[in-house]
Amino acid sequence: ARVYFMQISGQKIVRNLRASVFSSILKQEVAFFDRTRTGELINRLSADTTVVGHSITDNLSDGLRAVGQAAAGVSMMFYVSPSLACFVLLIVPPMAGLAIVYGKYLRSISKRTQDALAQTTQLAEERISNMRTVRAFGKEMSEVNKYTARTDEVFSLAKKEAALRAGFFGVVAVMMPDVVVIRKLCVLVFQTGLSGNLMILSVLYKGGLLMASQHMTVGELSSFLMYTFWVGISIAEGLVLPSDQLKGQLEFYDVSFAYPTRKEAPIFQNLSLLVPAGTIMAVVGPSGSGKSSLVSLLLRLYDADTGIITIDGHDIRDLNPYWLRSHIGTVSQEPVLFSCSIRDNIAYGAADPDTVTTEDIYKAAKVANAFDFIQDFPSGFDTVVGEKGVLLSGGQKQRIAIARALLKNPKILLLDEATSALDAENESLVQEALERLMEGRTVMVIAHRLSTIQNANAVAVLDQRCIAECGQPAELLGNKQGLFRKLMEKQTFLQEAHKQALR
Ligand SMILES: Nc1ncnc2c1ncn2[C@@H]1O[C@H](COP(=O)(O)OP(=O)(O)OP(=O)(O)O)[C@@H](O)[C@H]1O
Repeated sequence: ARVYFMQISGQKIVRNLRASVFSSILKQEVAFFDRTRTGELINRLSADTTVVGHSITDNLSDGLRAVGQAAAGVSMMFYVSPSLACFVLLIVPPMAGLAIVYGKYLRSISKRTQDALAQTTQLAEERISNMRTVRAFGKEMSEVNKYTARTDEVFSLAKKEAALRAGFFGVVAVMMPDVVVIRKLCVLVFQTGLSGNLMILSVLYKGGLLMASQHMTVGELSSFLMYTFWVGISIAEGLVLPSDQLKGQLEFYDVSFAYPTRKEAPIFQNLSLLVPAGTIMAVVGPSGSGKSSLVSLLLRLYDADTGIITIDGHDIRDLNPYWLRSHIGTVSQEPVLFSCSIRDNIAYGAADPDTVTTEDIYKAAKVANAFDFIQDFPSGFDTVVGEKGVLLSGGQKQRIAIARALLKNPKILLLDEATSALDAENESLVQEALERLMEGRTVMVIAHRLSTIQNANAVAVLDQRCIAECGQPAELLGNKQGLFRKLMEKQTFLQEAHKQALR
């Protein structure tokens, strides 16, 4: 029963831990992903959680049994001969000292092993996802060698750990078999300590004590752990929720911002911009002027360093980020599709994809001018689009992304218009779908096409870290010395050149 219940509750904790680590990864700000590689995160999710799992199932279970055995044994010893018992127990302090030193070394080796493993996974992940490049350069053998070199590092650390464990257990076995209790608890504390989850660790520690003293059952401890997760999640989500009646007015007020990784190069300085509800604001500006960064700030992928950004007068930092993003739709230059069916990719836009009906999906696809080409595929809406949608053309991907945004039906829409030229037919289909998508919403569009700019209510020209010009398109075009006019002349010229090149 002990083995069974400890295994089950241990696995349950690991499952919850995995879900919690994954949800915490998904909650990180985007700068975190600029710094941390996918492979490392995957490793943290799979390998590190397994380490914690083993600690719980093996060490806690054995440790508790040992605590029970030792307690019973020590009582019996005192019952039989108190003085002899005291004498024998004199060995405990030096053994505990040894256990602490052992734990310290074990912790450092385990940490290095986890890091080396993370690097190994990272290398594999990166090469596998860029297989085309590896193959095109004929680098298979050298990649295998690199991978093997990393696994060798993991192996040599494992050898060190084996020697350390063998040495310690040898001493323990010779000195005092009952110190197994201390050993098991040390391993548990140091290994779970690796996960850095103090909350869980302290619950395990206290819960373990309560279980040992019969004040708590395994079931109670595991439910308690689950409640701990719940409390953590509710604290995180307990941010302000304004009324759902969003109008959609956007305002940037005196905003300054630099990316956390490049603090020395500010992107915006004292930038102010107002987008009234239900209007279309085209954002234009030279490459690198910060058009996409403006969108990232609105989505709270990053926070402004100073100044405020508001939606209907609410500072977006006071709003629940999930709520905020649930009211904002985005269609980017290179829409990202998942390697699942077209149906699932479109349904992804809905708040609850499981409740979306086929009619909803068809309707969105029709409005997005995507229905016909999807129906022409042999598997229709069940066609799997391949990793990142590689099996579709640029225009098709965009129309699916538009259908996805339509299903979300957001009040605010952030568009990043594609710069890459589509063929004439695709271009007009995408353009028409976008115009339908924009109807009745507040839109901020990073505009590259003249037609989009002309249809906008206002144009904001980004330059030199702030809004250099803002006004109606015709009005700005009239100013011969203006930046907008110059940009447009250049852009029209570039578009002409591109068309000629295509011809
Ligand atoms: N994640 C990031 N970390 C650090 N710097 C970044 C990051 N993303 C963008 N930048 C920098 O911020 C500046 C503005 O970039 P942004 O992508 O917002 O410009 P843009 O006007 O949208 O450019 P484009 O028209 O070429 O797409 C650039 O100098 C860019 O190098």
